[in-house]
Amino acid sequence: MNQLHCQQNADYYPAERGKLAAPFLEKGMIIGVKRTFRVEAMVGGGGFGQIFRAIDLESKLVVAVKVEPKSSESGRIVLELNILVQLSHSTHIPKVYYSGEVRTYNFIIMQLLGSNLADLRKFQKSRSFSVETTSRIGIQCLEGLKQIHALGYIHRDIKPSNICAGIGEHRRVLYIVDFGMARRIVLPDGTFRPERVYASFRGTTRYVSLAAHERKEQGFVDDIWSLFFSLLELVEGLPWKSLIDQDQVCHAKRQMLANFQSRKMGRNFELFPQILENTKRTESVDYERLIGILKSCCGSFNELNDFEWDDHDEQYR
Ligand SMILES: Nc1ncnc2c1ncn2[C@@H]1O[C@H](COP(=O)(O)OP(=O)(O)OP(=O)(O)O)[C@@H](O)[C@H]1O
Repeated sequence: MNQLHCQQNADYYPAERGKLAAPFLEKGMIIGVKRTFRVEAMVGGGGFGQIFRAIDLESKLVVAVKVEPKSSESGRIVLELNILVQLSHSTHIPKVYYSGEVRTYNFIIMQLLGSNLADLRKFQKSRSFSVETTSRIGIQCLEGLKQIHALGYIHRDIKPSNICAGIGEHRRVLYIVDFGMARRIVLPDGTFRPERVYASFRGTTRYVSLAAHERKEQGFVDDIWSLFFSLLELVEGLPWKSLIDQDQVCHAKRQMLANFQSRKMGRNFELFPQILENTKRTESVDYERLIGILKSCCGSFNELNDFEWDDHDEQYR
């Protein structure tokens, strides 16, 4: 795989970044050296990068291209590539096929996925998912996070827009994307990185843990807190959805957790945050117990059933 290039030059910043910037690649453009890909259309974008659909000219495989400008922030995509390669065995992480650079951009070629859960939720008539769907999402994300954590990394930006549905034969599989904010917290010798007295804010206000609000060092459990708030949003909405101010959001989270009850998920789901509250930063999370709780929220379900959005997915691209 080619090495991505890290350029320390602010001149490469476009006026707008990520999905707000003009497209980084044009339709029909050929990228790659040892393997070549033809760019088709933009299918997504975030705060920094843009995602295009492309075709592998030799195998005809349809792939995704994540592109970011070579800028002082390009460490993000280099880190992301590194983590994706290490997680190439994981069911819930997109596969990487190639990486390289074109003009003033770095790119990663990876498995093409479907829509993210934030978009899929908005296309539901009720703007929410059923208890069964939400439980299945939670279980798959816990399995994915367990594999990320086993490598010593935390994601630090788990949220519905960073969870994508698979397509085709993978349509019943969910994938965790965007490792641009990930951090290695366990060193190769198995020890934890020393705790910082003050850790800068990392994550998305709506979904971060209370520890992140308090600028504390994050651990494995903080990813699971973000998953918890994401699941709650997907199934019944969040009380702080229209708040922007970080302190107000933090206050609303505290208030909700002081007497947590879920309208749709039932009594057993109340145990979920209790377990997280009792898990310390350097402790490993009891993934199996949390999976058991989610299973108990929805009775029996068939993992072979299509998700409730399956019929509509293509029209969102
Ligand atoms: N492999 C993929 N296939 C299809 N769509 C994808 C893929 N990866 C990401 N996307 C879509 O693109 C969106 C943005 O991706 P991603 O979060 O990786 O970009 P980003 O620029 O790093 O975001 P941010 O800067 O906000 O962290 C995702 O929400 C998802 O909808």
